[in-house]
Amino acid sequence: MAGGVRGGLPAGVEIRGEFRPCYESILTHEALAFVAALEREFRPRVKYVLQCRKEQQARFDAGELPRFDPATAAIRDGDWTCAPIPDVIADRRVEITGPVERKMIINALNSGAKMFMADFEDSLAPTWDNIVRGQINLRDAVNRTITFEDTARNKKYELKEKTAVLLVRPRGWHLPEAHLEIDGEPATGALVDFGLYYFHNQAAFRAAHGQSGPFFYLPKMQHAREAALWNAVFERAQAAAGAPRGSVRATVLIETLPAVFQMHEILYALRDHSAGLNCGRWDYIFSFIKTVRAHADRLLPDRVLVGMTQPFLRNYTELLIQTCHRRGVHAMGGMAAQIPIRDDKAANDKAAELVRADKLREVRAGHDGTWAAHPGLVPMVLEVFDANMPGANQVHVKRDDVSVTCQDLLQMPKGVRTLEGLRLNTRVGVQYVAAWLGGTGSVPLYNLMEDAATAEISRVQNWQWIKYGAMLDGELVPTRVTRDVFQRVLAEELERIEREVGAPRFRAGRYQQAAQLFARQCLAEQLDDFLTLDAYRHIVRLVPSSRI
Ligand SMILES: CC(=O)SCCNC(=O)CCNC(=O)[C@H](O)C(C)(C)COP(=O)(O)OP(=O)(O)OC[C@H]1O[C@@H](n2cnc3c(N)ncnc32)[C@H](O)[C@@H]1OP(=O)(O)O
Ligand SMILES: O=CC(=O)O
Ligand SMILES: [Mg+2]
Repeated sequence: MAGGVRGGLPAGVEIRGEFRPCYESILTHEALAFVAALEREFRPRVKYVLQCRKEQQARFDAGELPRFDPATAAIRDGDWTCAPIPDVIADRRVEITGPVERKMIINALNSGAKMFMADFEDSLAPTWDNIVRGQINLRDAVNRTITFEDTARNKKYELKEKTAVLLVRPRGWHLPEAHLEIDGEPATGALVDFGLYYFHNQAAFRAAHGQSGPFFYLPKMQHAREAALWNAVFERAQAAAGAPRGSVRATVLIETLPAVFQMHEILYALRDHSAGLNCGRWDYIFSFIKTVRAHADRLLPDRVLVGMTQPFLRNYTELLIQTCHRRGVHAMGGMAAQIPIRDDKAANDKAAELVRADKLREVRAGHDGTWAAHPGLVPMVLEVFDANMPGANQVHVKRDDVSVTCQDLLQMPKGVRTLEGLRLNTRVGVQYVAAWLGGTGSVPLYNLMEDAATAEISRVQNWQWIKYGAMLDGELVPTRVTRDVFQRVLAEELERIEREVGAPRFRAGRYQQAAQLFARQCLAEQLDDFLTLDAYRHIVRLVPSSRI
């Protein structure tokens, strides 16, 4: 029902999701008109970049491997830099991340981290309610009026005086927003997230941050043409809002294999709006498998063995640092998956040590900052960066020693493939999808943070092993991963999940549905591009539309 849109719906706009009274201040006539204008102008380009992805993948499937594009050598070799970094984000040594959930936003802003990346992406299940409430929460955060009351625990939340600076990550180009139609077609999720946030907050944000911002993180891009599209969106939004050109700044996640060959080009496309690049390691591993899916000789080892010291990942991070520093912008590190473990000091110390080692590696390599998954980790990560990065950043560390070739980026990680790896992928994948279908996009599982990117690794790795009949190491009799082996593992792991979570929670949860969805994806003849695209159909809730 759209009965609550103040000023009525703009022509051609339909709200197909439920309209709750609290949505009124976000889904206004003017805000929807702003989003519709972006959608009308950029929808053809969004479709074009997605079509280009398909064509590029078809070439990889035909045997090509990703490489640096000879046509853009002049950009890679040229002597140019991005626009100077605004003071307010010069020092971003620790960035906490989390979904746009009200209590978590307050906790993250209060965490002591320099920045907070509020996420509509990997860590959010994009139900209509999560999306619109996320916008309400961010608006209240920008205006510093956000509060939360946990009545069950009699606990009140409000902002401290000094808080982290907000960065917002909209959805990737591939995800539609089915609950909002523009001219009869679902809107582009990325433009809805960006458009609503920018419309409601740009002025207040800039007023509070020396006329800089708002700041964004841009996910899952594969090519500089996608960055050029974002750049055009920024130009258009700034002009429409009367905001200074270049006030918006965005950090691009280099989290697909094709994108690592396009880093200079991506920065060049966004050079007036860039705040650097980030090593999105989890999606990068997922994308590595996805990109080489037709190459039977490129099977990855167990997911737990694909760590940041594997040469292909080390090479990617070092090349990213060199690229960013050459162009005068930040090279941000990524997310260690370990989170604090309550009630087990030894395990907690071990997890903290793994995070510390990861952050130490990052700061010593030249990263200007990094991500933390949990407020409990922020002090330790700060300490590591404080001890090793005396200035606000280390953009001056040029890393001219780094020399990385195509082959270095495509080097296969080493390690075993085990039945336990298949089991863990399955157990984690099913539980994650069950949570996602229930509206939660990041969860603690077996003491690790799991989100859409980590779950994707589990899915595509299972698919790859089944598709090519991977031989498992360490079995008494030679064991190949077949469809039957996977089905047996799935049944056993579902039983184990039921034992672990208990029968009542298992029955009330969406585990069976998740298992079906996950299995369909692992067993598909052709690999699906995204787990969440398939799963999205199960969280869409359309209501009869009524135009005002
Ligand atoms: C691949 C990528 O894209 S990585 C980036 C995307 N992923 C993320 O951002 C994940 C962020 N982290 C999280 O979502 C959470 O830490 C989880 C789900 C992994 C674990 O959360 P929980 O089980 O709630 O952890 P836990 O019970 O220890 O939380 C303790 C407190 O810290 C808060 N908290 C935990 N993580 C965060 C966070 N990232 N931001 C803000 N607050 C947080 C909890 O809300 C809770 O608050 P309370 O004590 O006031 O109730
Ligand atoms: O978004 C981050 C990632 O690692 O994926
Ligand atoms: Mg990601």
